Amino acid sequence: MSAPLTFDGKVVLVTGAGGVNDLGGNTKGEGKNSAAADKVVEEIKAKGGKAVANYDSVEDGDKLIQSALDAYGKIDIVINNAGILRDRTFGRLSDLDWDLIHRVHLRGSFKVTKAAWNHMKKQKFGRQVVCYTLIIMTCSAAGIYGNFGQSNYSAAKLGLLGLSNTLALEGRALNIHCNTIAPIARSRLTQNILSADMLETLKPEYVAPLVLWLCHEQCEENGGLFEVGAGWVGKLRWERSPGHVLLQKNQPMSPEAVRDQWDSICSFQDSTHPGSIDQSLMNMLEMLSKEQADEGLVANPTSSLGNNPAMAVGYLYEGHENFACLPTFGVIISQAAVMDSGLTSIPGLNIDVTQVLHGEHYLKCMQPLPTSGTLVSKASIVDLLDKGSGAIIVINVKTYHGQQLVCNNQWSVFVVGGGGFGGKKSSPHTENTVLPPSREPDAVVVEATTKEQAALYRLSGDRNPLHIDPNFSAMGGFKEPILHGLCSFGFASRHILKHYGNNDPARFCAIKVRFVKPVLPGQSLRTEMWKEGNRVHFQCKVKETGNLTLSGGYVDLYEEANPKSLQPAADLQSGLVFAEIGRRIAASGPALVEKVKAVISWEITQDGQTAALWTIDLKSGPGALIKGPYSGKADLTITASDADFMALVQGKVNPQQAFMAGKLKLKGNIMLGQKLDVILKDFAKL
Ligand SMILES: CCCCCCC[C@@H](O)CC(=O)SCCNC(=O)CCNC(=O)[C@H](O)C(C)(C)COP(=O)(O)OP(=O)(O)OC[C@H]1O[C@@H](n2cnc3c(N)ncnc32)[C@H](O)[C@@H]1OP(=O)(O)O
Repeated sequence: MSAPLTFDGKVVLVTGAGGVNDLGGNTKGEGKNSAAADKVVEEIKAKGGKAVANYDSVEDGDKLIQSALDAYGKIDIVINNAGILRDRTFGRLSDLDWDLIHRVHLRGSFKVTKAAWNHMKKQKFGRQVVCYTLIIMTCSAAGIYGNFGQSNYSAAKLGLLGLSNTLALEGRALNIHCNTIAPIARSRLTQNILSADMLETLKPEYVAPLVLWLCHEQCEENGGLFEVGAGWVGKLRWERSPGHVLLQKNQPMSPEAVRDQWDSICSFQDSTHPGSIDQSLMNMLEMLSKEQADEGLVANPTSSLGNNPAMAVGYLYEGHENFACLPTFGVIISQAAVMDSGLTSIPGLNIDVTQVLHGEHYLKCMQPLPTSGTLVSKASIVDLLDKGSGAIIVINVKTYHGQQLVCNNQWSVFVVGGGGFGGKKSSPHTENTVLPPSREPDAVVVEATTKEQAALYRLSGDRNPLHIDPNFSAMGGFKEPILHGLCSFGFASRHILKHYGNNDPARFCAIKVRFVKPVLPGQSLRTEMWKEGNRVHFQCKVKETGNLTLSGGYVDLYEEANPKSLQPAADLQSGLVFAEIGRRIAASGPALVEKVKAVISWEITQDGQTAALWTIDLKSGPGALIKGPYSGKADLTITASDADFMALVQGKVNPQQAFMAGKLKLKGNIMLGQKLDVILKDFAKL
């Protein structure tokens, strides 16, 4: 049998239920009697434990906690259990019935927990010994499912679950866990309600073991909800149907649409179990983006790269013909996968997210990052290193655009204080930093960051609170929020690309860097560069302090622009081809123009595969806005205003000039293939 769980030295406050804190009133909260609490204290002492009774109301939470502090100097565990009943059907429920229940259950738990919270926080900061501090909320099946005659009680109990869920999130980084149980147990509350037979099986002794486990320092559970009683324990979670996207293009959402899709909305086939607001939102966005992709709009809000001004190389305007992504944005694309990789649940490694820093990064781009589209990233944890002062988790992420591998990332996540577990110090799987040549740098660029820089990078998708929230960064030991690693790293790459790569993202092959010291918003970065063949070694210093902030860095450049890159010539060519289609349609006379008021598909092939599949939607009238691309395999965009498109179709505008003037935009990887002719012939037959 495994070792018994012990709670040596732990100070626990149990409210209510004839526990160590109990007013001793009746089930309606009337009267006051010290006997209930005293009896439990005697029982504990008789078994060799230590306990003191407290008779204050839970609404005086600070007094309760103070008595624990006076007696034992600390508080480790709070079990919010106090409760009363004032059952009435809703029509007969008085304000007093409502208020009393809420005051004892919800406000009481709030007051007690609030009084304990800062002590628990301090304990975490004050000691290096990991001391689990836990709060247990006692909810009720009535709160979860509702119960006849208990509207006041159900509302308060479910309120406790909401309180507990949020405390679980806020407490996670502080090592404060918060779980909720919905027990069915024999107690002073239930003895008048349940039959004698039922009561026989519902002993508090069958609930307490779950509470003990949830309170134990080995238990990692946080934010859980459990039903327990009669020797049975089960966990509850939310289940959500995939739902139905009702909003259709150009149509208002209507109640009739809700009625018509009711079965689909309520069907739990392929349901999900969102465990957090983020997951809930992600599932919903996934549904929406699937729907949009079906409609021909390629978008995925999580990896939509459209308007990220901070990422543009030299051009901040997404309408510019050379608008492109800074290659280092590839880091952000992979970040969500890193968060999902399970790194916070590596067995034996207790990760405090306030102590997580970007240690090193390697990024290789196989092709320039698309400026819009849906990208899929897959992460795997490849190694765990013990660096003494910290642990390093090495995570590889591959990012795909359709079938094509767009970039590889290797994250070295440095967990401050996570080392010393006797692990290995280095890994054969990591890309290593390289020291620069020992001569003076060949080139130096200095550029100031702004005070708002972190907010700007946050808008670019890196949403770590460490960079924006003073409370969070204080927990990490920083006087103020520090800049994203992506920021210093992004500045340096921009300097290198500008100086040695003609500002062309297609020249960017790979980058490796170590983050050695944080940078603060407003500080200036000095990038020192050494060119050796196609490799540019670099390091970065903070100008104001002279501190090295990025070390051992290098950027590898492609000799020529990456052959798979976007070529302005190809864009132009595709513009001409596109206009040619329009010209031929127009030349064929009004009958054809009329007929193609449906949807025209235009496919471009490359290496025998579909490189692009455009949809020109003329359904809503001549010259309707063209949407594109519609293909999982290529990222191509065509846009033109109604007027510009019609002008092109009618041959009134020189397509080359329209293209150069930005009135017609096409981007993509184009090689003209057989398919084009075939489709044009098909048109001719119409
Ligand atoms: C869950 C979420 C996942 C998401 C992750 C990231 C999300 C991002 O938003 C986070 C960020 O952007 S954070 C901002 C950028 N990063 C930084 O500012 C970190 C700066 N670096 C430091 O402070 C220290 O190097 C520090 C503190 C990292 C190390 O300093 P020390 O503890 O003093 O270490 P030191 O004594 O110098 O060396 C000990 C061993 O560790 C190796 N090492 C040091 N710095 C390293 C680093 N940055 N990366 C990798 N290894 C590093 C040393 O080489 C030494 O190992 P060895 O003995 O084997 O040589």
